[in-house]
Amino acid sequence: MPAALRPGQTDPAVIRNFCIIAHIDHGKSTLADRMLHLTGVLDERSGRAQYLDRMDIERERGITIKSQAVRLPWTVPTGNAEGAEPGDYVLNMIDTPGHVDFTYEVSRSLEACEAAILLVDAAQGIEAQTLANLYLAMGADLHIIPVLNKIDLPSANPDKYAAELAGLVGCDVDDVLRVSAKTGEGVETVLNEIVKQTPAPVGVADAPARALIFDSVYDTYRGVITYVRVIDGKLSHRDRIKMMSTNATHEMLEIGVISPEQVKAGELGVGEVGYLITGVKDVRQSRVGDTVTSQHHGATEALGGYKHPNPMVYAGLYPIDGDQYPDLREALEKLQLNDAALAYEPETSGALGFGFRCGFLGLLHMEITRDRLEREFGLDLISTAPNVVYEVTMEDGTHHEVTNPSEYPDGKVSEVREPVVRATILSPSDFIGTIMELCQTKRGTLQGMDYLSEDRVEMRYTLPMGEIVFDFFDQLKSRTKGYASLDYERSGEQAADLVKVDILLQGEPVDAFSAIVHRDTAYSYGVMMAGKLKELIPRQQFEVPIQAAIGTRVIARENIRAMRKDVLAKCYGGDISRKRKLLEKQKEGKKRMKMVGRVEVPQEAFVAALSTTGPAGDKPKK
Ligand SMILES: Nc1nc2c(ncn2[C@@H]2O[C@H](COP(=O)(O)OP(=O)(O)OP(=O)(O)O)[C@@H](O)[C@H]2O)c(=O)[nH]1
Repeated sequence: MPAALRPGQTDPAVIRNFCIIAHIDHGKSTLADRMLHLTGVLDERSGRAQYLDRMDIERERGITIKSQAVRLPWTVPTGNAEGAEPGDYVLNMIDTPGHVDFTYEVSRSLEACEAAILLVDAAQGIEAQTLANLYLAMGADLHIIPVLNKIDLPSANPDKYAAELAGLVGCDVDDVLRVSAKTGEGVETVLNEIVKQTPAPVGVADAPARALIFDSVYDTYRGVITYVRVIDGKLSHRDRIKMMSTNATHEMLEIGVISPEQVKAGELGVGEVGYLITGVKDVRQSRVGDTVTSQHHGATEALGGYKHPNPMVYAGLYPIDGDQYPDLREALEKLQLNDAALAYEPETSGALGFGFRCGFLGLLHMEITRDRLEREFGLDLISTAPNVVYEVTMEDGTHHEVTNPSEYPDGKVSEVREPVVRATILSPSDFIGTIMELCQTKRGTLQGMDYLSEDRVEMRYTLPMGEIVFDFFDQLKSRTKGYASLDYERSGEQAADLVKVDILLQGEPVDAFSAIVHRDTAYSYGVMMAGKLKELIPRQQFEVPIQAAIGTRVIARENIRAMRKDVLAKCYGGDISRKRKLLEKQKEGKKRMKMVGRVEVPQEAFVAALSTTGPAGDKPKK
């Protein structure tokens, strides 16, 4: 490697920092892989597919959760067709997550780059996250390089979508590059265009060091690995470093670049992208968005834009087998090492026993966390229906932040405020009517509508976030035969006529089923839950009323009629041992029953009722 390309000695003039942004499944990881091969960083034969998606769960779901950065040496040949300046370059490719829940991570990754490849599937065209990511990239002042992928597909329509993309980015149709990440066609051109179009990083080499943390992951063997982009000055392996949001200082154990494995270096200079291993114990001490400086002669002003990730969606997680509670706690502790956005605290439910109230960035984040708990830690979990955070003001002027419906304050409420999102829906125009109808039933307000081409439309809505966390996405997909895509971002709060609906068994509220819903849908929620529980709870020796109530007012009621379940009914004659066996078995079964007042409810009834209203019946799809 020429000395001028070594980490720490690289001239910023030959550095190009870029990322690839795309809607899910448009081929970002495949293109990244292809670039690793073309630049020789990864051997064609040794490379397993989707090298950058390291976690098993990412591989299985085929999605990228954590971003990674790879250093690619690239030589632009003389006389290249693209007209890029020939020579040796260092390209830093930063892979970003594509899903709405991880928008903050995407925006941090963007800050570390000067250009973004906007990748669009040539058979599908622009989707909601293409737009969302494009707007983020434009907000970060990045140069946009539009690229159509999958041109090898028979169903590809590159001419149509190139025009769409050019219209969106505001460039000439001929400037839209066309590639197949699968076959490799056109990818070399993209690399040369990156060199040609991306501005070289600018920074003050002799200023105190400032580096932006754009990712932070926990590695079982190496501890926390922090990914940074140096803005000014130099970070050296001899430095003690300081995190500027907390002023905490840490020892620097190692510094280096990823190409494609960790390669140690002495230093990282202006514009360079690499990793740090420090004395940090968990990722919460090394937060994405924070600024790293050196302890001595450190910078005094942090880079802007640091945001603390706040959970947006809460749900209770309970082990189905109560004995697994300590295991669940341990598992959550471990996950939090690698996930600064995951919040949890212990919670007890009369119906479900001991568990945790967990806070997530969104539904996908929740689903992934639950999946990992079950898969990596062998836990069987039940989760309560997800809910958002409500601000409740009482008539006596006190404020409550409600993250759990069962904590909804009693007494006279003067106002309830709920979080609102700005949603962008992209769809073929045939479905405008049905989408509007759906958004209306979810209390949405249309903010605007634009045609991207003759038959594709972008609709912008504000919607209460609480309505989105249930089954909105599923309904949108089914109403549009899977063609619509959705993206949303938090956009303040609004006052709303919300009430808490309790579900009571024989007059006893069952905490796990309490929900905060709009007054207009309270009745249907009550009827649905009462009906469902009637199906699920076995008859008892006495009549059991199931009621749904707002405060003391009952809005729906069902009855489970009395019946004694006589397990001996089929045992004629005097075989006492067989009778005993049956009675024993009944006792066993009763152990798994939960008592709600005098009513015995099998745990499975809770599980079944929650899994059809809650997250399990509402799996976020890609
Ligand atoms: N035919 C064809 N298929 C492709 C091409 N590029 C990617 N694919 C396929 O498209 C699917 C999605 O590709 P990924 O690279 O996983 O997409 P991604 O954008 O990284 O997805 P996320 O990580 O979920 O955001 C995979 O099945 C790829 O094999 C291409 O150029 N041609």
